[in-house]
Amino acid sequence: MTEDRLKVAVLGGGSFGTALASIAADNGATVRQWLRDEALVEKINRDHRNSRYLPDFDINPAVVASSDMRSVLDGAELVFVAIPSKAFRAVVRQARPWLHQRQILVSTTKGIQEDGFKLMSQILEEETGFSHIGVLSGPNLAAEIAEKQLTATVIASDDALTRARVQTTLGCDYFRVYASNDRYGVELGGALKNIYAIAAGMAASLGMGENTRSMLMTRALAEMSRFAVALGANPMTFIGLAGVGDLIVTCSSNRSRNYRVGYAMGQGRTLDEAVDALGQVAEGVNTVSLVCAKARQEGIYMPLAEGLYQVLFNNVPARDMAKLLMLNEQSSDVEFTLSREDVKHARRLEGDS
Ligand SMILES: NC(=O)C1=CN([C@@H]2O[C@H](COP(=O)(O)OP(=O)(O)OC[C@H]3O[C@@H](n4cnc5c(N)ncnc54)[C@H](OP(=O)(O)O)[C@@H]3O)[C@@H](O)[C@H]2O)C=CC1
Ligand SMILES: O=C(CO)COP(=O)(O)O
Repeated sequence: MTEDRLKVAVLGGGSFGTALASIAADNGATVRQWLRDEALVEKINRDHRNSRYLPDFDINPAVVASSDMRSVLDGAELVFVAIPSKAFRAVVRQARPWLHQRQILVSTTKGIQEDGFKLMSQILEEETGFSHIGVLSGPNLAAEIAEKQLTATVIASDDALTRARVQTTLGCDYFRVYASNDRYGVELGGALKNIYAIAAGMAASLGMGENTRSMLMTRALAEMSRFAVALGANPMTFIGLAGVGDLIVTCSSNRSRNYRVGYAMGQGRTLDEAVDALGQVAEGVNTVSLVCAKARQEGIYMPLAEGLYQVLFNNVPARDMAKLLMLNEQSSDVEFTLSREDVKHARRLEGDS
């Protein structure tokens, strides 16, 4: 019986990796989880709890943790990589000797590598050359998944087998897996929304109201999709779970680590203090620098990201930056129906009349 079970490997012992490992085990897969922390490995295998990242959550006892990469990957047909972006490539390289091209490799990481502006699935592709590669992304706070709150996610891949296998492995009565073939757009959506979650946390702690939050999220969506489309993504992806869906949850919840960094800074903490107090990765801090640099290079208008960058790295007070943003030229609501150029042109005509 056990011989027929799908073998799943999860690389990473953080909150999301742990939640996914447990779902796959609930669905009957044989699941092994790799983490480097030996003490935590022992605790997971003994207590079926991840005391560091998800302390209140009972992990399915069938999940076996290990710090031995080889044994975790041995025979695995589906591999989820849930490692922060800064360490992602190094861990994939460590895994490479035990990966083979029939395997399905799926990134769950919402970040960007500085060198070459690479997304995580591009790193999977570069390091392995495999064809079954996908990205899992969506409004997926790990703590809520652990509580079995009704949740939906997206598996994005141009490979139909990857999409179908992930839907079967993770789909259950509280976790729905929708499919997309816009891997780049889905992955970019997950990385970009972290920027605006920091800004939303800041706005909340500065006492800004619901109108402000709504403006921030909607203009963030315009900015994210403008950036992604300029880089080749499909704009329609941003009306889906991995675009507006993830933006809503991460900009609304103090369970989001990015939101919490912004909230702490709005309360007067420095960036370093906010990140240290979090003790986990907030990918948006790194992403905002990379995205602003790329936007400047490509000539993409990103006032919110640029404003946040000034607050995080150039000591501009958040409240002053918000006021400055309100003084920007008023432009188009939905650029896919009325272009920014048309609005500018109309203003020139008005000036001439
Ligand atoms: N948490 C969430 O709600 C969600 C997270 N994600 C994304 O998934 C990714 C992973 O998330 P999550 O599980 O929450 O991450 P966590 O920050 O909770 O954990 C990261 C894991 O990666 C390990 N790790 C970090 N650096 C290294 C390294 N150099 N070598 C080996 N292992 C390393 C950590 O090990 P150690 O403890 O030893 O440092 C830990 O096991 C994130 O980048 C995030 O964007 C996506 C959806 C939801
Ligand atoms: O991506 C997430 C929810 O979808 C998690 O966000 P944080 O990394 O900000 O915790």
